[in-house]
Amino acid sequence: MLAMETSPITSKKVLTLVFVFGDFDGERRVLLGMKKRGFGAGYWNGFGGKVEKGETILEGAVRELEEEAGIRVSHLERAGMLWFHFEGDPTGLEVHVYRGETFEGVVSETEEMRPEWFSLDKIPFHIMWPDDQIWWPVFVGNKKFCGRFRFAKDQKEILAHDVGIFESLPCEMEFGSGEWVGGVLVER
Ligand SMILES: Nc1nc2c([nH]c(=O)n2[C@H]2C[C@H](O)[C@@H](COP(=O)(O)OP(=O)(O)OP(=O)(O)O)O2)c(=O)[nH]1
Repeated sequence: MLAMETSPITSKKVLTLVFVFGDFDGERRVLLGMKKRGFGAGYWNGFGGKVEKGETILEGAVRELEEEAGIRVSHLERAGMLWFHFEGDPTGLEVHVYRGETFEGVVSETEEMRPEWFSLDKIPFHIMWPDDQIWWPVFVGNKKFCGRFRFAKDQKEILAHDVGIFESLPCEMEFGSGEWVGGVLVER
C-alpha cells in the first residue's frame, strides 16, 4: 500500500506526454526535447502539456507535439498514465503518456523545446525527471503501465512510488491509496 495522502490533493491538472520513436539505419531512437522554460525546464522530456477545454486528451497530445516539436502525427498509441503529487501542493498531476511512430513535417526547435533524437541505449536519465528511469523500462518494453509518484517539496526527491503493468488503460485507479491490481509494486 502506498501512502499518497500525507498532504491532501483537492484538484488535478490533466497533462499529455508524447514520445515519438524512429529507426535510423536499424538503430532505434526516441525524440526528446530539452525543455527551455517553465515547469521541468532543464530536463529532457517527451512533448506535451495541459489539455485545453473543448479538446480530448488525444487531441491535446497531438496539438502539444506540433506546438513543441513542429511535427504532426495521425496516430498515437496510448502507453501509460502517471500521477504526480508534490508535498504541500494540493493540485495533483495526471499525465497521459502516448507513443508515436510516424509523423509528418520537420522536427524543429520551438520556443519551448530543443528536440534531439536519442539512441535507446543513451537515454539521458541524469538530466530527466527522476521518476522517468523507473517507468521507462516498462514503457519501452511496450507494456501498458500506470505509476504513482509522491515527490518532496523540492520536486526532486521521490518519497514513495509504485508502477504497475496493466492489460488496458485507463487503470481503474485514481490518486490516493489502494493496491494496484496486478503489476509490480515498488516502495521506498
Ligand atoms: N517525463 C516526465 N514528464 C513529466 C513529469 N511531470 C510532468 O508534469 N511531466 C510532463 C507532462 C507535460 O508534458 C509536461 C508539463 O506540462 P507543461 O507545464 O509544460 O504544460 P504546458 O506546455 O501546457 O505549459 P505552459 O508553459 O504552456 O503553461 O511535463 C515527470 O515526472 N516525468
